[in-house]
Amino acid sequence: MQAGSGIQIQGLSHAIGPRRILQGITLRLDAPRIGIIGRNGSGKSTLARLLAGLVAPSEGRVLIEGVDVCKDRRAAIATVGILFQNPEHQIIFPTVLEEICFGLRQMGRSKLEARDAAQATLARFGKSHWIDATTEALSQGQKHLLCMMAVTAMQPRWLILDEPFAGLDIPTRMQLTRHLESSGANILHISHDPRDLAGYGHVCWLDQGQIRAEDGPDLLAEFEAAMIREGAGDDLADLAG
Ligand SMILES: Nc1ncnc2c1ncn2[C@@H]1O[C@H](COP(=O)(O)OP(=O)(O)OP(=O)(O)O)[C@@H](O)[C@H]1O
Repeated sequence: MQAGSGIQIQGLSHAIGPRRILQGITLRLDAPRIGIIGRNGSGKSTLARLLAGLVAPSEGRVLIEGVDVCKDRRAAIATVGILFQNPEHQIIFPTVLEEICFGLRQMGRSKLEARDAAQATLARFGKSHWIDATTEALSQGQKHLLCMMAVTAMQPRWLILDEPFAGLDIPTRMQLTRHLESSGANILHISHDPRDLAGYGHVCWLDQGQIRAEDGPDLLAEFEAAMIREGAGDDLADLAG
């Protein structure tokens, strides 16, 4: 891996108040498909937000393609995009066009350039007729697609997926996955479900805010077996200490 390429996570720790959520994570990741697997409450969403630079870490830093995603926001939004589990957390504008234009404007594009890029994106997804649709009227699957269009319009090198397909039906998942595959971005996919990460080139296991294992060939099977063992007991995942 070349210096400055891929994702470098250096001594990353994060606390919210007295609560330690992530601790001492150091990883160098540079594969087109990277999976982070972990059970509920292990810190996955917190890690996703730190990787996208949306939250400043308590300690350490994240460099993506050499960009410190927390410190250099203008470069970060052109380098990394994020898709959340719940599209309602992402969509802020009343119309599809405004929603897609927002990130492009943040990148410094003029109004006209942003509109052209939004139209091109809608056309690429076969959704030109959505341009003036109100976001409120979209179904859950359609809202996910809008988020994907808004993020891919910015052509980021990396996409962080925080379980964006949870709760979607099989055809919608398949269609959205195909769109992602053809976006040209490298993907870092965070999930509790090993099936989401089947075939991924590099997998890390996040456990109670720390990396428990990385990249073993049978890591997903190992994780699943451990989850079945834990599920046989009565302890639910508890709040972080
Ligand atoms: N704002 C917050 N204040 C206090 N604790 C928080 C906050 N956000 C997250 N936590 C705690 O941090 C831990 C990790 O949360 P996080 O949402 O990152 O986990 P997760 O792996 O994404 O969980 P899930 O799979 O259930 O969505 C949990 O114990 C949670 O209670």
